[in-house]
Amino acid sequence: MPLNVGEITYTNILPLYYYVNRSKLAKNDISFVPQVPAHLNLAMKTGVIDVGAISSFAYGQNYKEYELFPDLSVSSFGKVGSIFLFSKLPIEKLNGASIALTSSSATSVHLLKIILKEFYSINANYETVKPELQQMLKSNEACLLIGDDAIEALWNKDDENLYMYDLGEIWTKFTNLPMTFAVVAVRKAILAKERSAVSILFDEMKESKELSLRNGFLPMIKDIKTKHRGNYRFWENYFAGLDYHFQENQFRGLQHYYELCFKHGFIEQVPKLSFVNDYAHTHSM
Ligand SMILES: C=C(O[C@@H]1C=C(C(=O)O)C=C[C@H]1O)C(=O)O
Repeated sequence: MPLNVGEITYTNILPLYYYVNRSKLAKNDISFVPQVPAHLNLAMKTGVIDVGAISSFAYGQNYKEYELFPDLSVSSFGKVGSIFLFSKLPIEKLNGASIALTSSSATSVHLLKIILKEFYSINANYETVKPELQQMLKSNEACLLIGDDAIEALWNKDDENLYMYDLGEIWTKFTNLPMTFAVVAVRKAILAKERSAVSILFDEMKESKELSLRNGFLPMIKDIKTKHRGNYRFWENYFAGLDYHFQENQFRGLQHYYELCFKHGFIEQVPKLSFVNDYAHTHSM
């Protein structure tokens, strides 16, 4: 049976995918589906994809159906560098304002709602739209962008008077915890049937992360620069602010996020983090 792997089309996830041996995986009938997180979250839920990086919020919604790959995530402690609220007003003044949310995200849109309500006691009106800064700000006081859309907006915004807030920075300021934006999950139903293919994929992703960290992301950045603006220093800085591990302190941050998602009615239960059997101990199946 083929194994369909979701691949988030943002630069932030690249270290987990950049070095996977795609021809080796193709021989094992493993193929990739590149898409934005919101699309992959849904594809995973409906079984169009079987495994891959998804929004950590989506794991919280469907955790009973999924298992996590250990020690892989997209997290940050403080600034994340690509999840921004762009606002015509200071954040404290957003009560009653209308805010446009990117249709590509799940974790960050709920994180924004939590930050505003829980930390600033702000009630706002939200609408979900395509991630285009100028368009979003036409009829809204503020907008949330993530991933490469947020980085592009950072470079292209012509309004110097916009306030900009990094959600990772605000989260850590108020909680002193890291935030985990993406996790790597597999559908339990496929795990039962495709254990060895899933295991091959996990080893490749783990290896990709380790190699990326070992070489300081440099060959990858050279490649990124052919597609995006930004000099070496910009991208080195960006990756230095991201954390690809998923360990005790990330668990605490994510657990707190889930508790607040539950408190605000975004999820029905506070999920347990459940890892693919044995991986956490042996890293093999
Ligand atoms: C760090 C980021 O994390 C992303 C944010 C996500 C979300 O908000 O649902 C999902 C996957 C992550 O890759 C980013 O997009 O900048």
